[in-house]
Amino acid sequence: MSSSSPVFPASAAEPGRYAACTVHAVRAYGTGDTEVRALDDVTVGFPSGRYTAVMGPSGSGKSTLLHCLAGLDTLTGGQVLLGDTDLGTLSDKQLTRLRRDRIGFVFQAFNLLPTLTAGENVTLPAALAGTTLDPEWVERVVGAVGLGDRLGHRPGELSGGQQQRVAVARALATRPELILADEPTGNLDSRSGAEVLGLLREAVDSLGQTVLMVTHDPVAAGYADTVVFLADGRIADRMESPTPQAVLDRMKAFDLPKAGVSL
Ligand SMILES: Nc1ncnc2c1ncn2[C@@H]1O[C@H](COP(=O)(O)OP(=O)(O)OP(=O)(O)O)[C@@H](O)[C@H]1O
Repeated sequence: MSSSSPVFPASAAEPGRYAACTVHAVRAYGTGDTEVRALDDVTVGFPSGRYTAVMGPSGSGKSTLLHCLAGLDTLTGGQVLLGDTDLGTLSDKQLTRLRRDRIGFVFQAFNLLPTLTAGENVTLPAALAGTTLDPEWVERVVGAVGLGDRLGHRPGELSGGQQQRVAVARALATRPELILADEPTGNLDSRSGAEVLGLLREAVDSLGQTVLMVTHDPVAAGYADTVVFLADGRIADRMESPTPQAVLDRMKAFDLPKAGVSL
């Protein structure tokens, strides 16, 4: 079911092998008795051109890991590398540029701009980066997430699920090398969710992009090449070629109510 080693052999000495990796990453919140180690010595690599799901009980550090990989949160110790770029060496301005040019985000808060239409929200990152979008790809992305007839609407005129689809289309439109997704199907019905997951799969298979997705859903994790399990801020396990049933069985070893898995 799972490999013998719970930790990837990630190392700063292996540039290029991983789209992103952490090396002995620690993220502590608070001090003294109230200190919480959201990440507690996490060394993990996310190979280029692969789809990895991150799972684990609530509070295990999944979102913190994603935020630190994106440079949206800062480590207390250790390193985060994107390709061979050590995020700890970058200025705020350089971090902003790296996020804009190399990462696509699909987070729970959709972060859409309310005054722009759905279509404008999708193309905004490219406009900001000064890059030209491939119209065929954008059309495919927009069609695949089922937004075709909603492009002229503003986010406030869209349902939560529709807003999430805009966020997914926005993340894919520029074909960034790394897509970070936090519960990308959380607000979608199962059919739309399957479309979004299939689209992320296609981004990996057809375009060689790297997807890293936090999810509580074993079915969603079944789309990934690898599942990494976090528990108490540490890498607890990993699984290659996951099936929803195998993932569910593994999750049963964790605290089910906290893991948000309903049986
Ligand atoms: N800004 C913060 N200040 C203090 N503690 C925090 C902060 N952010 C996260 N934590 C704590 O760090 C731990 C990990 O949180 P995190 O949100 O990464 O978990 P998660 O696995 O994503 O949880 P969930 O599945 O519920 O979203 C938790 O104990 C949380 O309370």
